[in-house]
Amino acid sequence: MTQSFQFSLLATDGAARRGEVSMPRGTIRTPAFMPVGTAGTVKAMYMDQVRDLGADIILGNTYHLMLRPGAERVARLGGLHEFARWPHPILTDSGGFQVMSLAQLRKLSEKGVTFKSHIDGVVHEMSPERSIEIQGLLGSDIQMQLDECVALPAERDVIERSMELSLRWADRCKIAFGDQPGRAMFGIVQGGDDEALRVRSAEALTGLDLKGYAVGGLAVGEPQPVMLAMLDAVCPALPQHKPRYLMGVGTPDDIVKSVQRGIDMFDCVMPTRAGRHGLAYTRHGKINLRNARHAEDSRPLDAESDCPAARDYSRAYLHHLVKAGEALGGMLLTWNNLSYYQSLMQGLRDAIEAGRLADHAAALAEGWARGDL
Ligand SMILES: O=c1[nH]cnc2cc3nc(NCCN4CCOCC4)[nH]c3cc12
Repeated sequence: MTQSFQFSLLATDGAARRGEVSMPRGTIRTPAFMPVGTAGTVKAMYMDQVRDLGADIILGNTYHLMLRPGAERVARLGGLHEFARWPHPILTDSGGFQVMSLAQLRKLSEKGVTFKSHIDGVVHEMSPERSIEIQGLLGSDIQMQLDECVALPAERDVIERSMELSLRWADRCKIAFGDQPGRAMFGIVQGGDDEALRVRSAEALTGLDLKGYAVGGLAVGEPQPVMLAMLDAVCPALPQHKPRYLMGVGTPDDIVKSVQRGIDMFDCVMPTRAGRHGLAYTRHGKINLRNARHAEDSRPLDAESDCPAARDYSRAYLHHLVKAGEALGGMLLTWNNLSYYQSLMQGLRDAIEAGRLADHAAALAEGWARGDL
């Protein structure tokens, strides 16, 4: 068990990387998908199930946890790992993105962000320093800098000023983070859809010599080719021997294409949120169990899956649960979806090790396109 934070590059296939992040609480096999555990729970799942599916790390949302139950309270109760009974690594985002997408009456300045809680209307001020303090109180293993995710489309000078603010905040977060052995603080590359600004952001953050680098400001509605073009610009500008984390991504297709461009870590609410809304991710593509065509289909989602939710329940039963609004519907589909996402990641890790990622990606896309026979 290591007391430090180490990223090892084990294999490459083109720009894709197979690696490992070793931390005191465990090792993260990359490429990795991080299930989103917003308020200290991966919705509709037991933590043991999340672990059994192969997740090495989960994500916690600073914004939600600081508002309820409160960072100091979580610290008094032993920290988020103890509180939520997840002893493995946890990455927390900084809260800035949720403030701008969830909070009421928010104001952003050089100092930080001020906002009213969407829960009880209480006004909160979050500076880069306070965000890092909160993430430390939660006991987070990988802490994210406070940043600004500029909404696209935007004028170049707006994107540039926003990117430069995030760089100044990265510096303040690095100072606030200090020296926390075994933990890491990641910077976040911004720059909107402008390749030159993206490269400037990546190079400036590299100069801070951080433990890892996230790519933010994407998966905010831009077309996939725009997102991929930004990765083509950013990844070569980031250090080879540090992990790269693409925030908020994505669909299975997004993940495969981003791994091929050099991304190591992902998080997305898609598999869990979609599961609660009746949508199943499978190797034959997406299946919407709300659709009446499943009402008498006795087949399981995937008879060859080793996940009971995919293998042991008929689509007719899942359709019934979803239509009836039964809790078990969301539970089974979330279980299926996270199982599919983790098996997708395992397949990518194996393919990179074997040097056959291009063929594996083509086979995956063919399965999704063939659809559900
Ligand atoms: O720049 C960012 N900084 C800090 N956190 C982020 C989180 C982010 N999450 C997304 N996209 C999430 C897209 N989801 C896809 C599924 O449906 C809900 C939205 N983009 C993101 C950008 C940032």
